[in-house]
Amino acid sequence: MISAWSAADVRAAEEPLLVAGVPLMERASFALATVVAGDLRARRRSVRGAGVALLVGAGNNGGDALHAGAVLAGRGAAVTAVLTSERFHAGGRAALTRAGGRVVELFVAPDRLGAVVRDVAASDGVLDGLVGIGARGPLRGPAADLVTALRRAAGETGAAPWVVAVDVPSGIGVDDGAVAGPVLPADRTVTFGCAKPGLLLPPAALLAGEVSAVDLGLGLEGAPAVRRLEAADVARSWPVPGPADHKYTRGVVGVVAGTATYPGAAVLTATAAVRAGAGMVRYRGSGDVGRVVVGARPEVVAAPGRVQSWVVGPGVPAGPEAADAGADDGQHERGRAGLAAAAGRLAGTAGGPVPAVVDAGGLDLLDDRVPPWFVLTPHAGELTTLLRSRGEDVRREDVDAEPLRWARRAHELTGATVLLKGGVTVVVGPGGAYAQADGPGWLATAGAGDVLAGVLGAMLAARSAEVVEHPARAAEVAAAAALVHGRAAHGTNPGGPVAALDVADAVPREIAGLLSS
Ligand SMILES: NC(=O)C1=CN([C@@H]2O[C@H](COP(=O)(O)OP(=O)(O)OC[C@H]3O[C@@H](n4cnc5c(N)ncnc54)[C@H](OP(=O)(O)O)[C@@H]3O)[C@@H](O)[C@H]2O)[C@@H](O)CC1
Ligand SMILES: Nc1ncnc2c1ncn2[C@@H]1O[C@H](COP(=O)(O)OP(=O)(O)O)[C@@H](O)[C@H]1O
Ligand SMILES: [K+]
Repeated sequence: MISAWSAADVRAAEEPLLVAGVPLMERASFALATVVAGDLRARRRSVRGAGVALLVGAGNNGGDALHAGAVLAGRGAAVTAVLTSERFHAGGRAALTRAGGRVVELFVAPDRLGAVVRDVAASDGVLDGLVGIGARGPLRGPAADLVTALRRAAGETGAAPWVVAVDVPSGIGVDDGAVAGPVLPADRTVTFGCAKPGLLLPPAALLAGEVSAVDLGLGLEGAPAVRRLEAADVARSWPVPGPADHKYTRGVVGVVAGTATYPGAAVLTATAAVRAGAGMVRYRGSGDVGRVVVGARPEVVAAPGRVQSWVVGPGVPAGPEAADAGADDGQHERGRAGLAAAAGRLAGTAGGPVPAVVDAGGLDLLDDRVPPWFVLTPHAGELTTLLRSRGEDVRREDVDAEPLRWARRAHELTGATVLLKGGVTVVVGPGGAYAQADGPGWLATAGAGDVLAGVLGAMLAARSAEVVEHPARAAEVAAAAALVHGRAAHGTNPGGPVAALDVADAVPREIAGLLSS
């Protein structure tokens, strides 16, 4: 698991170490230099003779860059520091000049910006130390001008140098992942002590490149702000069936999905639930669609009975489309019944409440407040509609700009666990926040969300009682489903296009791979 703590938590954890005289910056900058030296060797065989540019801001982040530059200069690199502020880390500057590095004071000669940009763009490696966890707002002043000019130059020439971000790409929202101003996209981020939320959260996460963390021995306490599950975490908690298990202990998934117009969604959802190891999949939607589903997946049972998780809504129309008489094939009524059962409110239902996945048209069927073992799975457009229906003045662009904030708002407003789909999938529930980036861009294809709903339905059914008793676990299960789904997409056709049904079909192999590694 990758755990990210807020800037304030990191500062609080650094404090006692600094008081005790632990040389944190020395450790951080030496580790940074080691990573950069490795990159330079991999890219041009040798550190000696490499041109390295340091972009240096006013604080300790610039200090890290200067000290790392001094180490690299000591190993024979030609290092130039570009100072963007009259304030800079004096010890770092002195170390760099002692080691033979050069310093350009851009802040006293802004007219040199063009020449500086040409030099930086031509270097073998750039260390972005303009600002780190001390950032307040988007980059401003000479730092902003420099990054804007570098981005423009890269756009014009198509050639961009190798960029290593120091702690974080300068100017990202460290705690919320926002990108409100110019940011130099990094090929790699070397982050100190622990990951920061903005390195996991979109849109900033997309500018961080590969993230390597340097352990500084920070005694971070309490819950991290954001987590990312890794394969080993999902494998560790997978409910592998044993000799005493039978189909009902493994979990029955009740599916209300698809319509005569969109029967494919029901097939995809049911197939994915079967493929993800459900003990049984019960199709509980309209009869016409049920026949299509059973035709495609003979394992599916289209009859009433016990259910340990519900999946309601894939391929069921929402909004104005659903208002057309009969357009929903009666699925809304069946979906409402499923959700009432999941909430434990359906008279005569044996077994009490169970988890539910609520997708697409199912999102229209929610009561004002729902239990936290309901996992809503909107994409950004659907989340916007949900929020607006509950009085929030929000646009799709706002959700794209701050997905964590708006997923959290939807959790607060509904009580549900919210999984916001996208290139990075963000999950928020009573158990905290997760950000998963497991799937290739090729996964953005029709029906992929239906597959995710089925996988998640099966995973919740297998842990039905546990999730209802400890709803904080719903977010972790949802994040695990996103991981399995994304990795299955990679496995389907590495490096090329994927089809939704193929992703579902790749799920069993993906799970076996997780469990055997
Ligand atoms: N604590 C430690 O020992 C360790 C810390 N470590 C390192 O220190 C970093 C944190 O250092 P930090 O606290 O000095 O803050 P930092 O991120 O350099 O920025 C603050 C400066 O930037 C400026 N500035 C602010 N916003 C700005 C903007 N939008 N645009 C432009 N400028 C802006 C602001 O200037 P001002 O607003 O005052 O003009 C202020 O002077 C951390 O990320 C890690 O790299 C590691 O070495 C491990 C040990
Ligand atoms: N750029 C991307 N990279 C990786 N995965 C993506 C990307 N865009 C979307 N996805 C994933 O693809 C799926 C799309 O789901 P959704 O939008 O509901 O499509 P549909 O309704 O057609 O099934 C989600 O799991 C989402 O996380
Ligand atoms: K930085």
